[in-house]
Amino acid sequence: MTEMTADIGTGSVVRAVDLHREYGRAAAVRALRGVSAAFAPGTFTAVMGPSGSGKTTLLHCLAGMDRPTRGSVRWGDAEVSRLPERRLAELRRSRVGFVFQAFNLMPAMTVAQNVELPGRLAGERSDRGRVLEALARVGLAGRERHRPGQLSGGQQQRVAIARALVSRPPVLFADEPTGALDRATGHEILALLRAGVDADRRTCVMVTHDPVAAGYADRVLLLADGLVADELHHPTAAQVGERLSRLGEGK
Ligand SMILES: Nc1ncnc2c1ncn2[C@@H]1O[C@H](COP(=O)(O)OP(=O)(O)OP(=O)(O)O)[C@@H](O)[C@H]1O
Repeated sequence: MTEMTADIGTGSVVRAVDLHREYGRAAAVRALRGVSAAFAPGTFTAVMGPSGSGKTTLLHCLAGMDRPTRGSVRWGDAEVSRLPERRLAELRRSRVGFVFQAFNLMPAMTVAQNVELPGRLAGERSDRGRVLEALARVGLAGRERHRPGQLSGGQQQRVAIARALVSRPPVLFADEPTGALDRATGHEILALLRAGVDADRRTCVMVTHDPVAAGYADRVLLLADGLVADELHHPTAAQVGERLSRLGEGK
């Protein structure tokens, strides 16, 4: 397999160059083995590949939640992979949002409190107007006093998206955001992510196993064995499925 370099552009909001991430004693697991990729403003990228190919590790390194063993991650002009933890945490708040498959909401808190939580943890004064606006943008106006347990899975994921976007970061990372949802609800979430890219020029990077979900993206990066194995632009679900099965993840 030839190593490919995904579109290293200037003017990108996020850029990774030659990322390596090894885990364990004597670097026993080589999760990333030299990934380079650039993410332009207002684009939606799906990251796909067989289980264990390094998708989540790449997303965590790009989002400043994990540090590469070697290589660099830049957010605009800022080199983030070697920033001190405190500075990185500050920058992460304003530059990136993250959405998880399992929503990761606090069940005892209201919807509004969940959305406010990252800001509070960062010592910021709460801005009720911003919280309500973020909830309205994900279609949850009027739900701010509910608890997560009173909402459907799709609504809970909308709360998580509002929480990720309340600080208005230019980049949203999502790790299998529809993995815990039925297909129809998953499509609503994907349409919401797509709308944020198109209307607000946000950059979205999403890990998914689902070729239909990848059809919402402008580009698909296919990882295999810790490397970018292929890159597809505006592919159909059928094309994505076919490439995946060639990489060993048949659908
Ligand atoms: N904290 C860790 N410690 C040790 N090994 C890890 C750690 N995190 C990931 N790995 C290993 O790194 C490799 C890549 O894992 P990663 O979770 O990035 O893959 P993935 O493509 O997201 O997989 P999946 O589709 O199954 O979620 C795997 O071999 C995994 O076991």
